[in-house]
Amino acid sequence: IIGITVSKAENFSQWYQEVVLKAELIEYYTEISGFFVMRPNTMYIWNTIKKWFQERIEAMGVEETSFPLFLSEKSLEKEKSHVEGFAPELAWVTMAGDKNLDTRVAVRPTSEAVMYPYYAKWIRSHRDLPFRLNQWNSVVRWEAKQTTPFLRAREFLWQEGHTAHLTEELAGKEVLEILELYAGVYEQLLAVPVVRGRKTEAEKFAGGYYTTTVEGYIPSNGRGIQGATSHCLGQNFSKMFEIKIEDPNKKGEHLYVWQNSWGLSTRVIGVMVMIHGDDKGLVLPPRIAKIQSILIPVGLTAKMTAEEKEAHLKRLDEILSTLKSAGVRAESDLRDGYTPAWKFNDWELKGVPLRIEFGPKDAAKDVVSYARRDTGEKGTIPIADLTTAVPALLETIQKDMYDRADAAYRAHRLQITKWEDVVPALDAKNVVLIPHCLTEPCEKRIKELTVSDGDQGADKAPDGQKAPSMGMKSLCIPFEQPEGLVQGETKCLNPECGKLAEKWCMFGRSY
Ligand SMILES: O=C1CCCN[C@@H]1CCCn1cnc2cc(F)c(Cl)cc2c1=O
Ligand SMILES: [Mg+2]
Repeated sequence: IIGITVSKAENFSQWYQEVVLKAELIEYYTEISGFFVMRPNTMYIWNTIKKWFQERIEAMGVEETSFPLFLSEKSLEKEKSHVEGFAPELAWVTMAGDKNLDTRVAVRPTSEAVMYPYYAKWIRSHRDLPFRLNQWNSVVRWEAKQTTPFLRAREFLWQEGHTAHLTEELAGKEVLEILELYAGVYEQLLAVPVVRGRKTEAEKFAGGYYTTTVEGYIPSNGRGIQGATSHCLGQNFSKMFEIKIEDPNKKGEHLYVWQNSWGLSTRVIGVMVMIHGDDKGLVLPPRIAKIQSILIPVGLTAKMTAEEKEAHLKRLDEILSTLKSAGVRAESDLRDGYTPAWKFNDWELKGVPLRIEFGPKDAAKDVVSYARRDTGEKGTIPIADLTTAVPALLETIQKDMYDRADAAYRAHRLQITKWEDVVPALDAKNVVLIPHCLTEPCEKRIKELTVSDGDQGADKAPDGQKAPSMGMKSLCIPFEQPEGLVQGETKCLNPECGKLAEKWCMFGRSY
């Protein structure tokens, strides 16, 4: 096994490709570009996220469903208004065997058009509300841009929730409940901090009413990244698909239902890799690590007799059982023919949060030696304390990983009140908070005004795009608004705009 051959700071995109490959998360599907194989190490993380999220939406009353993979041109017609922008991404099936289909069918890129004709059929009375279904599946979007594992693929796993409510308020309440669960996936499982906010009109889902989002930050290139979205669709789709009920308060009148849709995908794994990984490879937050602690025998030299070696390995096995019975996902690496050093590198590459070494010297003192993957810190733990000390140490690692990422995000989220400070801030790998008018034309202009030849060196982002000399986009209007913006007085920061600022808006170069 050779480790990572480039440094994260020098060549972020190649570093990322090597990590996802050599940590055995991904395999490139070389038959067709833009597709990737997700291996057991990935599926463990995804299934941990799925269990966590599924348990919580079930508690909210969301039920599971599974709709067909294909959608018809006819049902797509119904949402034509916003679909045209997406049309180039649609994958079509036109033949079965050597026969043409009468009408071509599209592989779902998302399932509104598949599901909502049946919502219209099933939802007739206010007693049917709230109506809440979620499906775990994969969708296909034939991306034109350069693809990259987890972050931009032509097929990805996600969940898509689709709900219907009696009022805007009830829909709005759920939008935020789900957004908070998305933040929980990031902050509690992946140790990744996110900013919660609303998308601007320019960046929201065009078919919806408003979009709320959790926005991540990638220190290596200073770019923002959309982590997951929870949309209120308003009555836009219920009017397109005739999803209506008898108005409980006005006899004979009809009421279009208020809908939400919300999605989180395997992109979350790519965000975790980019934020926590280092030059030795993957660094896994313990809560989502398939192996939380790897036990490696050391010091088994030829000097030891066979009996001594056997007795030593027996003790090691007892330590393993002790850890497992304490709920730690522990394994031992007893592979012959590999040195301890080789094994250390291998498990560091795979991101195992805690290494435990056990040699004759440790045995003599009834301790084990440990090494943390995130900080490299080493120490010893009395064998008698393992059942409390190791779980506690894993929780400390989880918290420290989050705190370090949170400090980095806070330090690079700059509040800016002078326009000339914006581009230098972006070139110094920051995202910015600026007073903004929230209008679309202004945003478009800001993107043009903030293109720079930023001296980011030759670095390329993981999606292989040019070094971040792109202009900045709005990332979200943070729910948490800083002080200092006086309604009716503070101006939009874009010098060419002249309008009044409505809110502090977070902008940045982004994925
Ligand atoms: O983001 C979510 C959460 C989960 C359910 N869906 C919404 C909106 C999805 C937007 N979107 C995103 N991508 C799309 C690509 C397409 F080819 C077509 Cl035809 C439509 C869309 C499209 O509507
Ligand atoms: Mg897209």
